[in-house]
Amino acid sequence: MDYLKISVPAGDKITVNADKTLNVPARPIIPYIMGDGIGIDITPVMINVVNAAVSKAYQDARSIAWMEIYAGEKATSLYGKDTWLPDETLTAFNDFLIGIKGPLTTPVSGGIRSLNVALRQALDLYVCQRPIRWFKGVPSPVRNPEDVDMVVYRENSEDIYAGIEWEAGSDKAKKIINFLKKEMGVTRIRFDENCGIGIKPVSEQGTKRLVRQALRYCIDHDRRSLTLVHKGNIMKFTEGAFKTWGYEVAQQEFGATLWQGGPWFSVTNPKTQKEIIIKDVIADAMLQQVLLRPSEYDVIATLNLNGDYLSDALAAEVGGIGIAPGANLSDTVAIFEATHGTAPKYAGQNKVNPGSIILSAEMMLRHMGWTEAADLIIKGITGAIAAKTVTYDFERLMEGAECLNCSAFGDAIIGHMS
Ligand SMILES: NC(=O)C1=CN([C@@H]2O[C@H](COP(=O)(O)OP(=O)(O)OC[C@H]3O[C@@H](n4cnc5c(N)ncnc54)[C@H](OP(=O)(O)O)[C@@H]3O)[C@@H](O)[C@H]2O)C=CC1
Ligand SMILES: O=C(O)CCC(=O)C(=O)O
Ligand SMILES: [Mg+2]
Repeated sequence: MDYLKISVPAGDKITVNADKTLNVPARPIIPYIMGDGIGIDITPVMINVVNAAVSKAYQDARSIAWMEIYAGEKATSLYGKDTWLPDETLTAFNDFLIGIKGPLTTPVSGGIRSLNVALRQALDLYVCQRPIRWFKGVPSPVRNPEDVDMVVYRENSEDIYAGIEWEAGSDKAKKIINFLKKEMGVTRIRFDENCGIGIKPVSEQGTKRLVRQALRYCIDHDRRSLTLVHKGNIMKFTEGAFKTWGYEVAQQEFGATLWQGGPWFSVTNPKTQKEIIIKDVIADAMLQQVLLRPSEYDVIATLNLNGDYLSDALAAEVGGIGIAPGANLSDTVAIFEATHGTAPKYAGQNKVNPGSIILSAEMMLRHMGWTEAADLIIKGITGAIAAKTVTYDFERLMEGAECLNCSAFGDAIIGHMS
């Protein structure tokens, strides 16, 4: 494939077998997006840390050929002012299968509502996987932060997050409101003259494929429970249906049966013979549950917007979004990403915590099967935090810590790999 602006480095493609397992060469080409705002601070630090971990784990036997691809503001300067997400960026992710990205600014104008959402939808990255774990020494507002060990499976392609909405007063909004009133018998739109309208699509297929992956994760990683989080008491045919379809997939595809007479279910993990409990909690209650009783929650499957809120709230329990990693997954393509945004007020200051994108890269290495390098990253971060050498976000909450800048924190992580 000839690209317009992307230079393909010397290296090899990762490929996928029919059974979805990966063939990872010794020098895989990994596409990355630098990201807007603080992307220029954190992404180079992530690359340094990953290179150090790979080199320490495998010496010359393995290395990564990093290939920069473009989205966001950098894309507009290279491809033209309205090109926020070039086609060849999507092609590159499809071609090379595994990539990583920094945060992207949502364009203030133009047809794209959010570049992140557009990317997820274009590549059908329907799982947003966000693990939340605590590193010893990290400041936390909860009494026993070591109990916070959860993995959020957020549906990534549907819900109100799909961005189907019309501005108040626009012809289209008026048309929809008229249709709802005249054709659908809707009488409960308050202030219908001046009302924006949003649509919340939630499908059986979309729900089931997400919950299926979450349950597979529980089985493969010996997890104790799966909690379906929804607001189904109010939004019965979207959030409520998510719960119903979630339990259905557990029963129909995993053989789940009622647990202790119901209403929850359980399934025996075929790998460990242990019981996995499948339960559900209403979204608002869940936000207090995870603060007060975090040990009762493990893997969580939820809709797109709930997952967005819940993953940042959980991140706050383990140090904040500066250290919360994530992955966007389809059946073949995996894009790892910092879960925070572009934090424009800090852009270019070499100040912020690069932990989120570094831990996203750690997930990427594990996904590739390079577990020794991934383990070294965990060792490095654990060591740097234990030594109280941290970035401003942790330092301001820790007693007696030394405040490092973004790149120095990366160096501290590398230093603690030994
Ligand atoms: N996946 C993505 O690409 C995402 C993109 N966005 C986009 O980012 C832009 C800005 O969004 P905004 O709502 O301000 O959210 P941000 O996540 O960019 O920043 C909010 C606050 O979180 C803290 N923070 C964020 N990143 C770090 C870090 N690496 N280290 C330490 N602290 C950090 C800072 O807190 P403090 O001020 O306390 O230091 C910061 O002011 C928007 O355009 C939004 O659409 C948002 C979320 C995800
Ligand atoms: O796309 C955006 O601008 C925000 C996305 C976001 O907050 C998230 O995915 O967590
Ligand atoms: Mg978010």
